[in-house]
Amino acid sequence: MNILILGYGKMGRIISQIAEERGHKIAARINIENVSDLETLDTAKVDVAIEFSQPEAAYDNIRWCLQNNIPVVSGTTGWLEKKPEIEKLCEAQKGAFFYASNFSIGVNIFFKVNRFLARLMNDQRDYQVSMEEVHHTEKKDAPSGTAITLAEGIIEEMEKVKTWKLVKEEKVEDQELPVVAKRIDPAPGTHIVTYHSKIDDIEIKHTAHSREGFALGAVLVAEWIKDKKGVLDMNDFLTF
Ligand SMILES: NC(=O)C1=CN([C@@H]2O[C@H](COP(=O)(O)OP(=O)(O)OC[C@H]3O[C@@H](n4cnc5c(N)ncnc54)[C@H](OP(=O)(O)O)[C@@H]3O)[C@@H](O)[C@H]2O)C=CC1
Ligand SMILES: O=C(O)C1=N[C@H](C(=O)O)C[C@H](O)C1
Repeated sequence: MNILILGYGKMGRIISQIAEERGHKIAARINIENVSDLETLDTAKVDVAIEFSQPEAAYDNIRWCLQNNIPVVSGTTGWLEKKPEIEKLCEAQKGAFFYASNFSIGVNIFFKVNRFLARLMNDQRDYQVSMEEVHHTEKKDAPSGTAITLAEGIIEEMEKVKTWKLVKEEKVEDQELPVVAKRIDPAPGTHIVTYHSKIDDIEIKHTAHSREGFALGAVLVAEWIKDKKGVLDMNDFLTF
């Protein structure tokens, strides 16, 4: 496949490397300084784009792909208020758009464990739920997209939790799920969900040891999406 890399930073570099190891060609590697290269790119020769840029750039990058009939896989976080617009455009263009806040298989298993635990805890009124995420200091958004997905899972499963809130310390109103975001190098991504009571704590934790799992997941999805249409996510890709 010919893969267009939109955002050639920490993730873009590992994605390119893994894609080439798997026999793919990189059509172009686009960063802020060479974004004008897109104007002369032969879009007919691009099979799929993988977009890991930054919150302010994701919407325009994805829109450009859809307008040029290129299936696009995006993992950029911190721009999701505009996602409904992209979904509309994808349907109108009869294109393909895949989004995941986290492409690692381990985190997607963790998402399911998180929902299961939240369902069990729904009747346990003595426990307070809270979350902590830890990432490297270059991360631009907080809380992480993964933390937001985890929080949304908890909110859907627990009647008493109505919303999440980014906080410095884990003390908020009863109906709010407090999320603490720590920035410590070189953490690639750690997420901890805790249920605390006077008697005990229950904790689930996912720790990424590197960015490899995120990058490999994105390349596997790009291989899978090539001939697909519509708005897709990890629930379409994973069969567990
Ligand atoms: N879903 C997932 O599984 C994962 C998601 N992420 C997310 O992916 C995103 C990228 O992460 P990461 O690689 O660590 O970040 P980096 O900052 O290392 O890389 C982002 C790159 O995007 C480039 N960029 C900026 N503007 C544009 C533009 N208009 N078009 C194309 N590229 C542009 C930046 O260029 P320059 O430096 O010149 O500004 C930079 O090289 C983040 O939102 C992060 O949260 C990260 C890991 C996993
Ligand atoms: O910026 C990162 O590094 C990461 N971002 C994603 C997120 O915001 O959830 C995924 C992963 O945690 C790494």
